[in-house]
Amino acid sequence: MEAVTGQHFFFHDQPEHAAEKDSCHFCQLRAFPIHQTTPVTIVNAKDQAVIPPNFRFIDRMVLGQGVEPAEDSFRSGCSCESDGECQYMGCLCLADLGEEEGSSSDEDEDIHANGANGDGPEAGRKDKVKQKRKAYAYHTHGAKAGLLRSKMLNSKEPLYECHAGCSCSKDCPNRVVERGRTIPLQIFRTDDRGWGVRTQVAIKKGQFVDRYLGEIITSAEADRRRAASAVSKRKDVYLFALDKFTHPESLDPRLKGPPLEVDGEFLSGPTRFINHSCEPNLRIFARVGDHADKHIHDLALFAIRDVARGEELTFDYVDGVTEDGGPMEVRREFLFGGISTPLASLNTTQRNFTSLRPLLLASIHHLQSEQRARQPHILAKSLVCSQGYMFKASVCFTVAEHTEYRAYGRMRSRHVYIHPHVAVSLQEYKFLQHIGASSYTMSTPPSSDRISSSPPSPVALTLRRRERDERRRREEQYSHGRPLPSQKLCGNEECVLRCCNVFKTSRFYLPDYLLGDRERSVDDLLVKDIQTHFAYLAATRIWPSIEKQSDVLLKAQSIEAFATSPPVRAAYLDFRYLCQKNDLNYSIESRLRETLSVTMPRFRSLIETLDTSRLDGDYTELVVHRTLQPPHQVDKAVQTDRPLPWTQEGCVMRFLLTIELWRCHDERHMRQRGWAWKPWIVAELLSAVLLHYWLLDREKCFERVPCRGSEQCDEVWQDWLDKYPLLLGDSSHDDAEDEPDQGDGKKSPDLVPKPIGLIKGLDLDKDVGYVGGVGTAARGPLWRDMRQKQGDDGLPQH
Ligand SMILES: C[S@@+](CC[C@H](N)C(=O)[O-])C[C@H]1O[C@@H](n2cnc3c(N)ncnc32)[C@H](O)[C@@H]1O
Repeated sequence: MEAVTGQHFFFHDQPEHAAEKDSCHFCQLRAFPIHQTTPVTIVNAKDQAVIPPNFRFIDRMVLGQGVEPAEDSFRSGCSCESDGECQYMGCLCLADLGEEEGSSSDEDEDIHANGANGDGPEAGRKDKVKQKRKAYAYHTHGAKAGLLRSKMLNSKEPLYECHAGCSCSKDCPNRVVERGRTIPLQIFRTDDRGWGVRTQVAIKKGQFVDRYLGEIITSAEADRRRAASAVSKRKDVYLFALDKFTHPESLDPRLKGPPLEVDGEFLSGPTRFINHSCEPNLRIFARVGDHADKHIHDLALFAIRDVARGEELTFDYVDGVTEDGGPMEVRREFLFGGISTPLASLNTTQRNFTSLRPLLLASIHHLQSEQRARQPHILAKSLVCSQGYMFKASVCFTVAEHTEYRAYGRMRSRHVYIHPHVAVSLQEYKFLQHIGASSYTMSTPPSSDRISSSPPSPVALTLRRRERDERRRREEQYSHGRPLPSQKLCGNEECVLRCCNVFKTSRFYLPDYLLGDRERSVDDLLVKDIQTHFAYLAATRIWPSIEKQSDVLLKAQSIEAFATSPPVRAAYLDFRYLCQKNDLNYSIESRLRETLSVTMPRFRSLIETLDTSRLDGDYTELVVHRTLQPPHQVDKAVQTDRPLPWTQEGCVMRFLLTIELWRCHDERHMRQRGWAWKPWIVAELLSAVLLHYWLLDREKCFERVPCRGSEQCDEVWQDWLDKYPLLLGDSSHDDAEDEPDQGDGKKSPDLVPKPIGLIKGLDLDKDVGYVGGVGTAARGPLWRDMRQKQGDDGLPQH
């Protein structure tokens, strides 16, 4: 996540960041009233680029020096008696339409449906209306109501609309542009053209998208800016001349020319990021409200064909007009160097790849978001083998690095099927990166995976395989840091209290709901980036003395693994539920912070108590039970316990203790006592985790997924373990040359402690630890082997 985005997410609601908030693009967008219904979001999944800091979002035109709107005495509007009349010739706003433009065409037969058949004055008035010629630019009825008529889509005529000075209401059908954008947009980082804009919903042909906004400046000022701009050719693309009504012989001195220009480079709306295309889906129209303001007319973008959800929006910057009358193609080449490659010039593999990739992407997203049942899903209908025959075997995607990802699919007839579980557990990001890295080929899978020609019985085979897979997965999971089902938070293996069970499988304790991450927050920030950024912030703020970047990253990685682990998610879901059930208002951040500051000292002394009572299992159990169970009041008179409602402090305490017990789970077996962090560090980190979850929740980063069975529960664990697979190998250190070679040419795993001699200034053994149990099992043979190789005998006792 880029620094500015992280700042926005984590800090801009705090009063001390008000000045910074003002220049934050997310906050600027959020401040517009339209954002509630029709948001504009910004995403960058490509690189670290951010919207230029000297750019500011606006939601209306800004008039530059020397640019004046018309004086009130020149203003006028229509005086139509009803909104319906504003469609017809006779409405003052349409008075400037020529004969040709005003005429209705056969596509607009619907207009006469308005006519009345009855008697009386109303019918008479409607008859009068009926005789009028429909002139405005939009469809009136049915599914196309409000869309530009086809005739207009190809026309270069301006759009004349009613406005605030008219007697008609705000619902007048001829106020489409005035009513504003109705389409949520996303500004995104393209592969090769900087930022672009895509639509978040399908757009119909003729639908209004948005206005091009900016500073309206005089022509002299525009020339000055062009000259001042070091890259004046680029400057041109942000400047739009308002020349629709400019004419050297105009009686209006403001329209004689040269025209005013709109500069969208530094102040504008989302449309400023729309790229050029020679085959665009939008067109720009001049739109006039009050006729006295023709010199500062609007630039309104409309769809000229149906646009699918997620499609990039483009318009033709030159729109068929050349200044020098030269051929258009030449000019386009000159502007953009011919960016599109015709499909025909690709070879077959490339063509297949080109069509497969988006389908694959969409399919995996779909499977992940829907958590679909385990039936086969059609992955790509159009994947036809280029050699001309069908594969019966599994489909493999082979990428340049010779990494093979089996899609575990079957190709039947022309369909590739993919097993959703496997699709989900493939690390989508890496997968796509790899696929995107080069081409793919299809090949048969390794022979061991081929189905035997004479299996004993398909049912027996399936059952056996399932059992084997299940066993293998469990074993693997336990060995990678998932707790054993017999482990209870209170330490008593016999304990049956639900609250003492770490989030496990159906046999022991299964939560009704799981807390899943959505892909993106309300602002369209990637939730996985937010998680990573939080871990980095926690590492740098709680351990400011760590200097080496690789140590910070190591620390951040282990914090991220802990903070996103299933038990922490379960604990937060439980916290939320308890607060709601007890009518505790947890929606106010300051209230939560206050509660945390009251609870933290209590929590610290609780950890200290647990630490000293470590050898007294009964006492530990008592303390844990007292904190995790609902509060009670002992009524001595009748010798009973009366349940009390939870307090916010009680809920916070329960959350903190649950995740703390998980953080140091199995410590007795796996760690030395010296591994424990100081209580204040634990309290700081765990409180930060609670605030972090609260913020993610507020920003709609979570979804509550009903848990249908142990399989789903297992998948959640598996996903997490896949994501932090002992944190091996993936060396994100920037000083990788420090990594010791383990003899087999592999780099040392990240979370396996480094040989003491290599660690400068930070005792990773004691400090980083295996937060939340990640990789605890690796402290067995793997850890031991490595330390023994180094001749170090300071091993933790197992
Ligand atoms: C109005 S801006 C569009 C937003 C721009 N992509 C950005 O990142 O700010 C116009 C600039 O975008 C780039 N651009 C727009 N359309 C393009 C295209 N089809 N091919 C290459 N570059 C394009 C050019 O650099 C152009 O100067």
